[in-house]
Amino acid sequence: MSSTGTTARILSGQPVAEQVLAEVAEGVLALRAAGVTPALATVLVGDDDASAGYIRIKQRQAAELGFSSPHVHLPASASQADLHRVLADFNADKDVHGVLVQHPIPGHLDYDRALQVLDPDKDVDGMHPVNMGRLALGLPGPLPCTPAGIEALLAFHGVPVSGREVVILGRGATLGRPLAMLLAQKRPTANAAVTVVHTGVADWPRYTRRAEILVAAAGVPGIIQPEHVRPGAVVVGGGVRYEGRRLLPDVDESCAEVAGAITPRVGGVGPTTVAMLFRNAVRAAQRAAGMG
Ligand SMILES: Nc1nc2c(c(=O)[nH]1)N[C@@H](CN(C=O)c1ccc(C(=O)N[C@@H](CCC(=O)O)C(=O)O)cc1)CN2
Repeated sequence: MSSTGTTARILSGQPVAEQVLAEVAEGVLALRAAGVTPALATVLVGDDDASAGYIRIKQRQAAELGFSSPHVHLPASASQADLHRVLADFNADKDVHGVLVQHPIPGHLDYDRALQVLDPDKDVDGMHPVNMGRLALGLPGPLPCTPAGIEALLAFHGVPVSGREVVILGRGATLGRPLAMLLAQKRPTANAAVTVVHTGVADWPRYTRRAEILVAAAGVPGIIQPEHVRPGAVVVGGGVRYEGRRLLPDVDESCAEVAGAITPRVGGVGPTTVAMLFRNAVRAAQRAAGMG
């Protein structure tokens, strides 16, 4: 039960993703009418089953939306130079508009260095340093997918963000840090008072307990328990760890007894992340075609 005596409202990501993908599909139609087939290239390194599965999901979605999706699968023994060569080839290919490297990649490879080889305008994950810089400065560019998905999810469900206290537990480059920049921007769906705290702060619950909107972004399974949540707060589970394809969320399901609204373990932030990937991809194709 929540503080109001009712079960927390469930903030599903599914309808958000459907809405975003419907807009993407319209964009694809317009591009195709202009003779452009948007292309989202994928790169997989190694034989991780879960990663191969996510690539298949993205390729299936790409086909449904009308994208082409060239794919390169490098062996686990590939060198950093091999990976850079693949990315340089995609950079040079004017028919490829977006590129993603599925992570994790094998431990001997450096994901961040590879990302720097990628043309920032083809970076559909929105993780290139140039795109992080654009985000920091409030300039247009591809946004990191999970943060963009969370902003869209809150807006879709009518959760007011402007002027409210958002606390993000976790400061990682894929979620905590970019989300803080995004939600602090001056826009009606953002404009929040944002605090980033991390698990290295001994009394981090002091921060999370005062959040009107709490975003778990720590990647520590079950770290958020009911006693860390302000009664009636909105709780967003963004941080996850994977065991194979099994998703281990940061937020314990019992938090629904305290929260006013909460994202579900399955069908919450995850589907919005994939939708935002395609939004970035269609926008990259539109920009390249002079239709952006
Ligand atoms: N280059 C990238 N690599 C990875 C990303 C990414 O965004 N870009 N994210 C994850 C994997 N991933 C997409 O690639 C991804 C994983 C899971 C989901 C999802 O929607 N999960 C379901 C839960 C499924 C379950 O537990 O039953 C959900 O949240 O509802 C979407 C995308 C790592 N690599």
